[in-house]
Amino acid sequence: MNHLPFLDLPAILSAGGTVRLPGSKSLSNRILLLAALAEGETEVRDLLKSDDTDRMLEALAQLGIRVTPAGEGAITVHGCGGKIPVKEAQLFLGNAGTAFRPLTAALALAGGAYHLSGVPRMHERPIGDLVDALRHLGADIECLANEGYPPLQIRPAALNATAATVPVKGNVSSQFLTGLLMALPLLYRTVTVEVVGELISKPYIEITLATMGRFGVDVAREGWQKFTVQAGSRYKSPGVIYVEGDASSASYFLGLGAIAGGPVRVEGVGADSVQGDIRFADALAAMGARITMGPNWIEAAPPLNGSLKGIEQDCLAIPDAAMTLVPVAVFAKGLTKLTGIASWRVKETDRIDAMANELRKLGGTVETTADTLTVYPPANLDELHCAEIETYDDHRIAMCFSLMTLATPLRILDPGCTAKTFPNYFDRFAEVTTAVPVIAIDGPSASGKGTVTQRVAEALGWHYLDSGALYRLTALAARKAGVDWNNEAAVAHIAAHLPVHFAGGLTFLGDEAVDDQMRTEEMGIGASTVGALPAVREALLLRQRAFRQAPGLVADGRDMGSVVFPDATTKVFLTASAAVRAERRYKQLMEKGFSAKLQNILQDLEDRDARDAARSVAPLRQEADAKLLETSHLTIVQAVNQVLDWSGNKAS
Ligand SMILES: Nc1ncnc2c1ncn2[C@@H]1O[C@H](COP(=O)(O)OP(=O)(O)OP(=O)(O)O)[C@@H](O)[C@H]1O
Ligand SMILES: Nc1ccn([C@H]2C[C@H](O)[C@@H](COP(=O)(O)O)O2)c(=O)n1
Repeated sequence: MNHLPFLDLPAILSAGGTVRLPGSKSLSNRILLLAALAEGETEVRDLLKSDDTDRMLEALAQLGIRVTPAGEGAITVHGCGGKIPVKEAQLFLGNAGTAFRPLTAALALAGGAYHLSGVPRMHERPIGDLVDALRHLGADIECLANEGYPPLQIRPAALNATAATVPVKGNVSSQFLTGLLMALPLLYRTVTVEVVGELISKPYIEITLATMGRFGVDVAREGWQKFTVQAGSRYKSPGVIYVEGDASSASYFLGLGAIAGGPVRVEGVGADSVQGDIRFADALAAMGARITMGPNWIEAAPPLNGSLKGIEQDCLAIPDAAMTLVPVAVFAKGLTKLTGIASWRVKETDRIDAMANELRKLGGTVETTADTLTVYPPANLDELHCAEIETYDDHRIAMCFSLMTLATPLRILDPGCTAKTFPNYFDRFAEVTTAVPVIAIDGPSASGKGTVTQRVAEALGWHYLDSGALYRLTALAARKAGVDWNNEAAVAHIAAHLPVHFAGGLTFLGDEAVDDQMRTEEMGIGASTVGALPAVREALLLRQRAFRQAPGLVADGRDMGSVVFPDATTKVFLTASAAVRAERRYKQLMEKGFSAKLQNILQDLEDRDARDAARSVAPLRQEADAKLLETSHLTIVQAVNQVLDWSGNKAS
């Protein structure tokens, strides 16, 4: 599992390949609960291993349900035949709605005393409609903090033996109806559930009915209004059951295939799927993507001619996968309006606000209402820029924003939140995407890095990063603010908020062009001093990575290949003898009209290199995977050609 505070994603050039999907969360937790309630042993194969399924498995273990390994990652659930063995338990269910809602219903009818709680966000997610329905059946449930919300205390109750019907509202979460239906066979009598008002997310009810059917309970239904569970319905193990791949998780890779060259194929769900979220593929097709499907796979590619087009999409049936339409819409022509998404506001976070806020951080234009979200794609993708993406402990926000790397590099905060449904998501993402290439050129002062880097970038038509300039600017800004170069916290704050921009070949700090001021030997020493402070390096990291834009980047510094771009496609350690470097710097200064003493220059650069090499973080050194380019006896052109040759790229 990924416990990093952040993950920096490089911009990508394209995507293509095949992804084997993890098991469906919705199916996994339904199957676990029904296998637990069933008579007999159920071998569950391809179960999703994630936070939400872990919460369900932990709860079942506490309730006395035995689960044993069955080889090759499968498990055997030893069903209790409807008689939950443990009659008193305190269950912590994290933020797993697919565990909390169905367990509430099953335990309310099980005749025990159970305390159910979750993370703070779970306690803000409504459950009142389900509690009301269960109380109608005679269940004793107390909402311990706020009426209608977890945490809950369930107590043994004399269940109402006469209630033949039970009303439940369906417009906030379909999980209330799911929970109720799955629990009803525990009553051993005929009960009809009547849905009050509109039922959202109907395809999830299809999953519930199909899964109950696999465990031997057929629900008679009249449209989407009435569902009857007959007396004598009992769950029986189907023996072995396979969990389909997760159709919501498929949406990220299908979206990627539609915007980034493709084709991208997902395996584990396909035309035969019981999951409604495969209808996300229809929305992509409506945008012009080329979608093909087999029984167990789906493939997406961009339109053959032209680009995707914006659509108006009712998302009531695909609430989770529909989030992926937000990043996809950024790459379409014309606006995309998503409707019927009020339920987003009561999910892991308020997903309407979260998606809008984070897209705006990247420079996107979004409008929202209580139940809609409209994306206005930029006229030019260059309008989008690198930013830190807040993920709100919501796996889907993290996964959705990975698609934005087709426009810009970005930082995902708390990337480990994908563990809720897709623990290795970012590894799979990296496997099917091609990151913008980087040539990293590191080396000591005055070795010629800047000159060579700039010329290689010009030859290839790639972007250029002079990372030393950012350290020099930090030292200069600190000096202007009267901050001591060794004051780590204050200098790091300055580095994090540098008002720098580059225009017309000049470097601006605020409104002032500062090229001459920052290129002095004094600012070289200042840069080397502030560069030894870990917090300063941390503060400048994303700013440097933001330069990694299509079609490629050539970056010079001291730690380009080791820290900033460890996955650089070519790494060069460019150097020359100290005497040659001192002479080069001397000539450079003379040409600019500065006076200097060769001996002093030699001393300064030896001191600076020693400091850069001795520091504890990102020291100057040749990394094992970097090629050595000794330029003492090379011309600039020879050095440039050698780098181009090593990179395997031809000058454009
Ligand atoms: N192979 C070379 N032969 C001769 N002169 C060179 C060569 N490479 C660079 N130079 C010259 O050396 C001087 C210093 O080069 P440059 O400023 O690119 O070095 P640098 O490594 O980026 O320095 P710093 O780390 O201090 O920024 C420049 O005037 C450049 O033209
Ligand atoms: N990636 C980098 C780039 C620069 N620095 C520090 C150390 C250098 O002595 C100083 C100035 O760099 P220059 O402009 O001469 O390339 O900045 C660093 O620590 N890491």
